[in-house]
Amino acid sequence: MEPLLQIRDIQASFPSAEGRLRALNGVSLDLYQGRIFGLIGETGSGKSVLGLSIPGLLPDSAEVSGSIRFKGQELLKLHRTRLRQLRGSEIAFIPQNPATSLNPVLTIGYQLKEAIARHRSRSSRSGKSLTEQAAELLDSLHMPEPERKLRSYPFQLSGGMKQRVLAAIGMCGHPSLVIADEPTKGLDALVRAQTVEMMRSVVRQTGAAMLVITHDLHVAEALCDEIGVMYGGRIVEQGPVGELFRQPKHPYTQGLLGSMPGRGMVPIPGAAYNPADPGAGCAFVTRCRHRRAECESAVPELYPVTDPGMSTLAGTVGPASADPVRSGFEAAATAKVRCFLYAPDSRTEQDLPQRLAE
Ligand SMILES: Nc1ncnc2c1ncn2[C@@H]1O[C@H](COP(=O)(O)OP(=O)(O)OP(=O)(O)O)[C@@H](O)[C@H]1O
Ligand code: NI
Repeated sequence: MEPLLQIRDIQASFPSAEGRLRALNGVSLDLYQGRIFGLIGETGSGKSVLGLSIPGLLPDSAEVSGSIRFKGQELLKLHRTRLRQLRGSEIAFIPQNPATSLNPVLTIGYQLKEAIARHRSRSSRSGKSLTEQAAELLDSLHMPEPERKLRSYPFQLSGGMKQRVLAAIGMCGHPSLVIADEPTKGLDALVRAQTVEMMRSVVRQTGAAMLVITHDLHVAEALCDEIGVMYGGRIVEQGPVGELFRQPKHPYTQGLLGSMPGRGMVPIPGAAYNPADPGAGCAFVTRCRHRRAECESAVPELYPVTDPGMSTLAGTVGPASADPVRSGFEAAATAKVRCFLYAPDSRTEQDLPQRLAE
């Protein structure tokens, strides 16, 4: 399958009093239609900058290089006007804070109908009124009493409902790519679960590709097909969701998952990545228990982990995913890890599994 979006070696930096802040240090990523890709990682790892770079929403001060190809178009070279058109139609960006993204003085119905009207091809085809279409859209996102909600103002809606309104606005243009930054932030457990369900149904109904940025590892596990773990402006591990959560391979991923409630809640010791001083080697080197001399001076590649012996490292092995779509995808994708422990010449070392499980 051809990827819908191909990101290659994206670098992004910002000017600051301390010199350039290196937010992204070479990220490559493929997104496929009908698939949800999750980005996880500590604060400051570059998740939002990556998400914003795709629809061209980084501030002008940002210096961005690399390539972002969407349906054959190079987005980094696209004219502003064309990018804005794409954002309103084929690429939907659901921002971090739904509360501030809706206009407080306009009704939900007004804002949703305005979005539908902007995509006239849809309204002229169906012959339905804008109000009917708006209610249908909310209904398809499992919004209770959709007609009544159209007459409400944003403050009258819960966080989860506002999230659904924003998703509905984003879906008006029939996007083939949806980017959501922290879609469950500040939501209680029930609304969080509803949001996960809503987002999965958006992907099922539209066949869109989705990029989800989240701090909530449980949401990532429940929602995504594939996961990229970011640290220091790079993806340090990438793989099918089940495998990644069952058998985290990168020392950073193991630390990150170990900080989850239910998995020990042990924070990773040491200071997080400093974008003003990225260093010459692996960004995690100062915090890593497995560091070697070479980790200080060179950045490891993303090594595919294909040796079956390599997938029985630390972590308990659970049953394979019961979802046939997911397990099919898992079988197709391979985990990749940016760590010298996984370099081909390290794989011959007999003691590796033991060293990692220490
Ligand atoms: N507009 C900006 N100007 C200057 N620096 C920025 C800007 N946006 C992001 N950065 C810096 O880039 C780095 C990556 O930030 P980013 O917001 O992508 O992190 P994140 O992984 O999304 O973190 P969080 O989980 O807290 O949202 C940080 O060091 C941040 O301070
Ligand atoms: Ni962020």
